Amino acid sequence: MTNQQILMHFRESAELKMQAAEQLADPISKAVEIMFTALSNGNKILACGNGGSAADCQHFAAELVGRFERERLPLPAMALTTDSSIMTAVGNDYSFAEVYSKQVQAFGQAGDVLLAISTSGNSGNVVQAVQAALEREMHVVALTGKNGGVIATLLGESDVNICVPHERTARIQEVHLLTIHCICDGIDNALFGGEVNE
Ligand SMILES: O=C(CO)[C@@H](O)[C@H](O)[C@H](O)[C@H](O)COP(=O)(O)O
Ligand SMILES: [Zn+2]
Repeated sequence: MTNQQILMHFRESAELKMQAAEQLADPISKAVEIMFTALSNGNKILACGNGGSAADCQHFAAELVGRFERERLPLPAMALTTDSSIMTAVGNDYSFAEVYSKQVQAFGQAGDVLLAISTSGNSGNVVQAVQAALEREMHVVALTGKNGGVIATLLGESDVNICVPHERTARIQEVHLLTIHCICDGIDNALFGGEVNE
């Protein structure tokens, strides 16, 4: 690989981040508000996604249960991507499309939040998890890309779709991770008495 090609990746990623910032600021603030309200009410956050997005779910849960940048009490967030027995049992006995929705039905309660991550917005198991969450009167914070896919069509007023305006999965994922860090900082600001909409 040439330095030129590497430079192209860095430039495309940096340009997308700058371009997306204005478009995503409002939905990111809304996501912080939804999550902070849920946590303040004693509710929890469940997260699901595939591949790189599964890693993002775990990254997010680690920052809430452990910490982000400031010392604080552990916050209840759980990645639904990590229990290989549940994943293989549900995948084998039912279908891979149900590996997350079954867990949402098992753990989700009204007022909880589902963080649903899919760059296409079309992964069947994430779509079904969103449907299961909405049936349980949970809120959904979706991290998507492209045109938001099926997930974008399912959400209502009390949910939010943070849709990265790009077609390339890797680039969308890079903005998802930045968004996750913004959300963590927003939750910490709200906890430490700052404005949610600063
Ligand atoms: O990380 C990557 C590609 O950058 C892959 O692992 C990617 O996450 C997987 O192909 C996923 O299955 C894509 O699903 P989705 O984002 O469309 O829901
Ligand atoms: Zn990736």
